[in-house]
Amino acid sequence: MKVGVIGAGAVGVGISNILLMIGSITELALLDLNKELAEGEVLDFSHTSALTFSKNTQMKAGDDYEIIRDADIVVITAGAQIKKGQSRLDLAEINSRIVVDIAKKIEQVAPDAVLIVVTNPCDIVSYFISANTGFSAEKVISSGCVVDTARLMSIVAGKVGIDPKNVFGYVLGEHGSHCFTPKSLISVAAQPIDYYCTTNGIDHIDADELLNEVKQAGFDIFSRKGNTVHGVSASVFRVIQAIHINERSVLPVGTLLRGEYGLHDVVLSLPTVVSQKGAEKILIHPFTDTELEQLHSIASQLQALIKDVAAKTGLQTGHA
Ligand SMILES: NC(=O)c1ccc[n+]([C@@H]2O[C@H](COP(=O)([O-])OP(=O)(O)OC[C@H]3O[C@@H](n4cnc5c(N)ncnc54)[C@H](O)[C@@H]3O)[C@@H](O)[C@H]2O)c1
Repeated sequence: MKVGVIGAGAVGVGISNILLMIGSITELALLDLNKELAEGEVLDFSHTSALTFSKNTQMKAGDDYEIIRDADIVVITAGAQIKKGQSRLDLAEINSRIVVDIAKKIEQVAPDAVLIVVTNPCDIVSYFISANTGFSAEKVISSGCVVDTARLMSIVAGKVGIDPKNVFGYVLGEHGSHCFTPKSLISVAAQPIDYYCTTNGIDHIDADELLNEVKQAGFDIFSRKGNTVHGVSASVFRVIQAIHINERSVLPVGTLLRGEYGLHDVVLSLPTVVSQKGAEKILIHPFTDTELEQLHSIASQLQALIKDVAAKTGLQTGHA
């Protein structure tokens, strides 16, 4: 398995680190506009190869797309971070242009790769990749709400005093602010959350407050250190493993909707089967009417943003 990582900044290096420390890939290629940065990171990583836990993954670095030739997976983390005074539309415009350009270059050397898009706003950027390149819908995966879901599981775990790995739930919709969490899906050790709280003498959890805490978690990290790295890196590693091992894991990644829940032409995170093929299938869940309304409202907001970005950038919209 060869993995390419585009962007040797904080997130690209965070993902590379996990891949090298606990992954089992054969080859890692780290590409950045700043060639020296990518080379320096790989040189630094190369000194882990003498240590017993290392798998001796072959490493390449540079600014030439040849290094990612025939990659099975390419993770895109390159692009700008949101700056003070910048609107969501500004960032969407800048990063959609950058990332579509990158995806076209990837297509030249690794047309069969599965792309995992981390650059924000990841769902909008993923949309423009699939509308402007030949990568099929299942091969363009936004890291979407995997990290938001991991935050939800840790927060609930903290409230009930149980291992986060025994907590289940989903954050769905768009990564960031336009998301929702169906309370009916939150459970602790397979027990519905309200039942668990009642039987264990714990106050019930309010789903709206919980979602606000999940959203706030990202801001709390960003306001202290100026970026978020570890949660998203672990989330992307989780998606890479699902593809690498052909796990058919159900993960809340973002993918292009093609009629699911009556929605088309928008990238949203929904429970999705992730396998060697990429985002193989979106599962259809019996959402309540209110949850379906939330999903449709989020889709409309994203479609409006897509229209604005397309008008400013000239990027194509629509899918065959
Ligand atoms: N989806 C998520 O959950 C999530 C979480 C954290 C960060 N992010 C996003 O990931 C992106 C990267 O974050 P970061 O903290 O690593 O930023 P960073 O500034 O540390 O790194 C970005 C890197 O991209 C490189 N780059 C820029 N344009 C490039 C291009 N055209 N080709 C190749 N390399 C290029 C830069 O040289 C830089 O090294 C941002 O858009 C950020 O918002 C997303």
